Amino acid sequence: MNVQIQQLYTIARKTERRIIGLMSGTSLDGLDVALCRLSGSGPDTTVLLERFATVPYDEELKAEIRTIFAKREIEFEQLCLLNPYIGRLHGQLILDCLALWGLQPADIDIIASHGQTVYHAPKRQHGRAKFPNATLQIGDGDHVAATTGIITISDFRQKHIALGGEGAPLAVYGDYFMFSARGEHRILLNMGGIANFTYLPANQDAGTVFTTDTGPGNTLLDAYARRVLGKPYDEGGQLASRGNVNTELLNALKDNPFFGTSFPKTTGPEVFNTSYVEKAQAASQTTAVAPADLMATLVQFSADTIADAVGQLMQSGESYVVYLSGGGAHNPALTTAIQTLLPNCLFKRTDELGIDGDAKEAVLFAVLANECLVGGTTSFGDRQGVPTVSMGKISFPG
Ligand SMILES: Nc1ncnc2c1ncn2[C@@H]1O[C@H](COP(=O)(O)OP(=O)(O)OP(=O)(O)O)[C@@H](O)[C@H]1O
Ligand SMILES: CC(=O)N[C@H]1[C@@H]2OC[C@@H](O2)[C@@H](O)[C@@H]1O[C@H](C)C(=O)O
Repeated sequence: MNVQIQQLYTIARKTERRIIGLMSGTSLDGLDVALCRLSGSGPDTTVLLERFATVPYDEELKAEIRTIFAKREIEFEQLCLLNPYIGRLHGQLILDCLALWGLQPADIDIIASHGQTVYHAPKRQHGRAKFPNATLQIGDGDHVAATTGIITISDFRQKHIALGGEGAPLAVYGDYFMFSARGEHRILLNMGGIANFTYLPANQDAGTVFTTDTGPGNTLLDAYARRVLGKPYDEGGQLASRGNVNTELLNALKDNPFFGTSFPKTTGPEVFNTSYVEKAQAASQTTAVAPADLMATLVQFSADTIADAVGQLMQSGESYVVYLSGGGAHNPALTTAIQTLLPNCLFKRTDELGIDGDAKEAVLFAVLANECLVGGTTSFGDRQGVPTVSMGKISFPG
């Protein structure tokens, strides 16, 4: 037997595994590195988040990625070069984290690497009948494995698509395994560049667990923070809180078929970008709107579309607890607007469930890698968006 297969087999038979989950999301702020200790699988999974770091991307790297990010037309060579480059870079950033934490690569069983999404194209969005749902993450796992010497599981989204999903949101699996609780209807609301949520019913029925993207989270706020403030984001929602919502622009922003489409659905910065806002401004004759008012309106746009989506699943007479995660949870302008729109929900953070909200998506990939090794059997019923599936591709270091 190939010695690396033997090693994988040994890891799969352990009662507890140390897995590093990686996420680099649509905000391009950096690489989230979550060192987790996992045991069990499926609903019996237990996760201890041992260490967490966000390694910021420098401006040069962000600029390199932006040349191909969420664009219909790109320089193909740049895509080809960035694929191994990001894999090696992520590998090196893990080695840096391990050194900082006083650990060796040999202390880690598996790396779970999401990679960098560069394009997301669900069928509803690309509209080309003969083509399926599609998504592309780069930073190939072979390079992560070879750089670190650690077996790497990566490219989780393709199997989800192969079995009928849109390749996202995958959070539903981790949310159900880690956070489902009898007696409490839970909504796990993650606000990254794009916002999504998982609904976990109080009866813990996997067949009615529910997940969807809702539309923009921070992506438009960040785009205008860069443009207006020259900063990566509107710290603490300060600019937004000085402005007033422009109703004409808000209505124009909401005028998109995505919001009327039934759940589950996914989207990305391919749709929600500065030209989307500029078109809405032109349509509503609000091109002269002041920067603070524009920011306030974009916050309200995210909040309204998030609250509207969450509100659609809530049944009257039932109570729901919303657990916030992702960078948007640090923006009081956004969180206050959402809480105002959902007055009957109790709001908490996933930190209260033992997982740092900034680490949650990276932890998710550690959970998915664990499922790839020892789980993959939990049935979520025969439903769109949550196939029963074991995801990820295995890369050996040598
Ligand atoms: N203090 C803060 N004030 C305002 N916004 C903040 C703050 N901290 C983080 N953010 C927002 O959170 C963003 C990063 O969020 P996160 O890392 O969850 O996104 P992501 O994982 O890249 O996105 P996605 O989940 O869509 O892939 C920042 O770009 C910024 O918009
Ligand atoms: C294609 C892609 O990378 N989608 C991301 C993105 O960021 C948030 C939202 O859009 C979500 O659907 C997804 O990531 C999380 C981790 C998910 O799959 O649950």
